[in-house]
Amino acid sequence: MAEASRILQTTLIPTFSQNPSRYTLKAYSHHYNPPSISKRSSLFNRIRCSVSTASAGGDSATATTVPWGCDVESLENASDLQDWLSKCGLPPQKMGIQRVDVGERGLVALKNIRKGEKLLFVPPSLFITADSEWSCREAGEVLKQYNVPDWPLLATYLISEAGLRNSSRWSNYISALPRQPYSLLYWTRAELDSYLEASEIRQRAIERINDVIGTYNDLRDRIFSKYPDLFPDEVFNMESFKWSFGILFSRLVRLPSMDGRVALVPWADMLNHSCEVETFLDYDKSSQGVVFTTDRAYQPGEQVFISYGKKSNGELLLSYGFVPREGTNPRDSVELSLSLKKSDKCYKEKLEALKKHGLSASQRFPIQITGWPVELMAYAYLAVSPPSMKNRFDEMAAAASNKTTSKKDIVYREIEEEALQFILDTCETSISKYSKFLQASGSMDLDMTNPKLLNRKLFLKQLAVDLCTSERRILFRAQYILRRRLRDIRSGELRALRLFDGIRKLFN
Ligand SMILES: C[S@@+](CC[C@H](N)C(=O)[O-])C[C@H]1O[C@@H](n2cnc3c(N)ncnc32)[C@H](O)[C@@H]1O
Repeated sequence: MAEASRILQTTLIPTFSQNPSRYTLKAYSHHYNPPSISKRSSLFNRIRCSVSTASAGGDSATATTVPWGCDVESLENASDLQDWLSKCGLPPQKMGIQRVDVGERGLVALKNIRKGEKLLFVPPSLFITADSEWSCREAGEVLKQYNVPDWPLLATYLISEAGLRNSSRWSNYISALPRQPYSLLYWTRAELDSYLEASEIRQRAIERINDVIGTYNDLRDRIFSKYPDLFPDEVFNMESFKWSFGILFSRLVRLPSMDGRVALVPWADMLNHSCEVETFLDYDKSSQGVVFTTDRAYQPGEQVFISYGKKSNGELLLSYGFVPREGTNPRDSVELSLSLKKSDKCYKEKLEALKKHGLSASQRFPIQITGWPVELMAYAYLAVSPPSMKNRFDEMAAAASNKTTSKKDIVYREIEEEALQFILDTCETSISKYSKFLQASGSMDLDMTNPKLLNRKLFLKQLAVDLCTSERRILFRAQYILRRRLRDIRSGELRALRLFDGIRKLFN
């Protein structure tokens, strides 16, 4: 299982938790007020709902979906879920599952809810964790023998229980899960390439899809193939793993008060995300259940939200399959990829220094509307520094890494202008890619004749347009700041030059 554990511990990121950026932000503005949340257009919602009935897996309209779960907008199984949860110890709730404008199904206040109130109280007997009992006990024992890490273990557990249908104790929960979770895992390579070409999220999605495929292949080769009776191919296949990882990415909760344990928490996972809300799910030791504390009051009929963490629009699209409306996410960021120039005389030495600090010749940095990380500037210094600064390469590479504790806010006045120009050039190249996509998007896929496929394409394209618009907006802001800084440096230099010239003339 070495391969699966390496893959899954390094790449698959847990969801729902507060996830503060590991980068040190260099802020450049304090005047960003996100507008309030507003409803998506009804057309978009209609398209979105019908997408779950269309195909998703392959490039054609014939890809299969798993034979369990329900349509994402369906309330068909919601009341069975509620009844079953009550019987299993969920206390009476002030919220009920309903159709909603944001997120299709969600939890809606049935009574007045005060600000600062604790809600939910889902007991641990209703969590699915890596320690949950398997209905097929032998299958669970085999996975434990192989020390399968939490994520692939939970993914396999979910499939094992889903495959048992009504014989599983989780059948009511699984029947209410979406048959096709919204996630970039369900985008084909062609869709990622055409709609997300400008965004670095495309690469993140490809890496994630490859991780899931690699993990499934690894489990199949090492374990499933040796126990075909316990893990039949009809149930444990690529399609079911894509589904279970899609469910984990969009519903798994990290519980800080349980030492960061990850769990699927039925009922709590019916809550949708709002960028305006600060509150998140956690285990409450005093009431011994998963709760959240409201940070605002709700009236009957209002949808109740939590925060899935401080995530960018791209990260929300990657794991949850939605993009908040432009300008509503104060945590939004865009990744800018900086690269060493192959023609650099010191390419080898610079790469060595980067590798020493866990970085590579091409590195992605998050830029926010409020600033960029100091690590990005350090990387830019390294990229533009001349051979005469060889003895500083290590210091620059260390400062460019978010894994080291070395001094970050380094300044090399002699190459500051070049470094800023380098970032500006990269930023402008990126902006032009976004603009190209946004301009072309209007006329894309107009020749599509299959209505199901057309619906799907329209839906994905709209998500991509929303993402690209929000990412380009951040880049425009960075471009403005960079141009202004460069202008200041250049006019300062000009002034110093004139002064120097004047003094020289005086002496002459
Ligand atoms: C934890 S589940 C929440 C319950 C989900 N709505 C359901 O019906 O099963 C997360 C999923 O809800 C949807 N969702 C959550 N917050 C959303 C939002 N602000 N806008 C659009 N969809 C959202 C996305 O499809 C996401 O993958």
